[in-house]
Amino acid sequence: MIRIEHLHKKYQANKRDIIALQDINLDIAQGEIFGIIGRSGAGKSTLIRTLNLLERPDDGRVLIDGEDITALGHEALLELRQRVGMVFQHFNLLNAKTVAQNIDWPLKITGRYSREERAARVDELLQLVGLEAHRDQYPSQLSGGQKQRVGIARALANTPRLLLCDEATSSLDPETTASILRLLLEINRKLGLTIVLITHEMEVIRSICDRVAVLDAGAVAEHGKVVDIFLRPQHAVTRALLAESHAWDENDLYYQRREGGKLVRLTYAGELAAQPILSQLTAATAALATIVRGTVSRIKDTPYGQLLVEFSGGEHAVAQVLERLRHSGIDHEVLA
Ligand SMILES: Nc1ncnc2c1ncn2[C@@H]1O[C@H](COP(=O)(O)OP(=O)(O)OP(=O)(O)O)[C@@H](O)[C@H]1O
Repeated sequence: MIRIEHLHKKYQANKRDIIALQDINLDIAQGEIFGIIGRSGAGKSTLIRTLNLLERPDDGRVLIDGEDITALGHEALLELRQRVGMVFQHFNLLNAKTVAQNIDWPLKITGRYSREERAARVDELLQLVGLEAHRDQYPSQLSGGQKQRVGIARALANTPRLLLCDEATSSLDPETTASILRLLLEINRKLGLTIVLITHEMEVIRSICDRVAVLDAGAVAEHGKVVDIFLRPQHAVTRALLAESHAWDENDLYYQRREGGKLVRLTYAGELAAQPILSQLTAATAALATIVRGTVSRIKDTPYGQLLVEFSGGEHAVAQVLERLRHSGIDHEVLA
């Protein structure tokens, strides 16, 4: 649905060039939730803003449904912005207008619908985001999560095919973040809407994204399915972002190394996550398994586990376990 080809962008500040994007190439499929993550200054906002040309690239192309949006004229660009909804970190609501009027606004400015049609659409959207009871309130009377629900309803008003979320949950507490992420997932599934979001939180990527691109200094460090990037990160920036998300930090372990013990990281996903893996590995050997650290959770819909285990119990027993591991189909890495 979206093809990003050789995208470059630089800014000028104090007569110096700041490279914001360098040679970005990505494909985003219809109906997926695609996450873009990176540290502050990595180029996330610049990249997402090129997808509706709030930011114009210096070089390269952005194709949406095969159409090169970087070549669009003024009228066509306005029309594009109706097909591409956007949700902002700080909501950007009109404070002098009610919830219903905020949602109605993008419908009104198209001049395309009757008052009745607009009212019906606003009702539908209020219901979708669960704000029927707040329709006549003003933004100042709403919580952050409710404001963002208005922002989402407004972005969906003109039935876009693509929704861009610019740090949509970064101003919200964890519980509200979770409810907004659930809403985005529901919208994605119910309406088949493609969502591109930027975030600096791995947790956002883990809970709703299908694929992710990790940006570092304006370039794509790595990209792929979230399960693959989470369980087998290749780039130092990805590893650091994962460590900071407290999913697993291997530099901080509390355990007493046993004589001859081997510290092994086991990574498995899908059906294997429901298997008694450690019991199966140590059965019929004299090996002992000590869990040093572990996560058993879900990446979107895929269950996974990642365990740091020390196998001990003598050289022979440990060798036997490692041999079994090699034939098990479980990803593993002997760390020490
Ligand atoms: N209008 C601008 N003028 C000059 N430099 C800019 C401008 N906008 C962004 N930059 C610079 O471009 C680089 C990328 O910025 P961008 O905002 O895209 O990063 P980001 O990953 O979204 O960061 P953050 O998470 O802090 O928002 C940074 O070095 C930033 O300082």
